[in-house]
Amino acid sequence: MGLRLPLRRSTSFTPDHPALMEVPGPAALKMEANVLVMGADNVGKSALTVRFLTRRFIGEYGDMEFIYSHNLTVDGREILLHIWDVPSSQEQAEDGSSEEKRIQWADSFVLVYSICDRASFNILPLKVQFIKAAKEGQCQEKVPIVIVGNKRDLHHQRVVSSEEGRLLALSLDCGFYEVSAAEAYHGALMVFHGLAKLIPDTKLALKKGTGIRGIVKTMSAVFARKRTDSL
Ligand SMILES: Nc1nc2c(ncn2[C@@H]2O[C@H](COP(=O)(O)OP(=O)(O)OP(=O)(O)O)[C@@H](O)[C@H]2O)c(=O)[nH]1
Repeated sequence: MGLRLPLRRSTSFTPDHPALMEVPGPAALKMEANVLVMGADNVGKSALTVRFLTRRFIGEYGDMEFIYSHNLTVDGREILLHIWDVPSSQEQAEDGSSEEKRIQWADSFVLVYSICDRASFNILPLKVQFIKAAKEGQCQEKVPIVIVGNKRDLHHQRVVSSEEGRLLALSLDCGFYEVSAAEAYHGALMVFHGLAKLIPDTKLALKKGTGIRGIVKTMSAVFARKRTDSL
């Protein structure tokens, strides 16, 4: 079965946090990277993504699936991020092979859990293992992954401590952030900025020149290989 490519949206962006205001010099490199946002249902994957893209929290996000394209300047590198936010209803309706294909498409990963939902935290080690296994052999470099504990504003409902989150991320060799997509834009910005910093130049350079055509090409390659395998 094929993987449905979601709609695509572009956004423009100018960081306003002083630490993030970097003026790219004339030699700034223009690069691209694919980001997959993953996690259990209801943890705030869409809220975090939309907060980063639009600075807004709109409360309810429905089940629409998009790949958003968004420019970010990090360490003098201008990076066009293609961010794929997959609703959990979509994931549940698929077989595991679709998730694997999305992982192949992605260069970097945001794994979200809710600090109020222990089960959403407990699934993370397996997810990270699955990603690392799927990406192994493709490159020697470490896979860029950040773990994000969301809903930090809900103190009274907290069941996963900050320390547990930090320790898990450390043990899995991932970045770590605790944020509230509902309360602030800055946390969401730090998540995607931090992830972009983890993506090595070599990986970005390889993606140079890929946009929607590159995504379609990647998908076609995956499916062509699959069809050949099954002959
Ligand atoms: N209090 C609080 N609520 C949040 C936060 N982030 C998201 N929510 C709420 O949590 C619910 C789920 O948010 P979504 O962004 O749709 O979560 P999702 O992980 O994309 O959900 P799926 O569609 O199940 O994949 C919504 O009611 C949001 O308003 C947060 O930081 N704090």
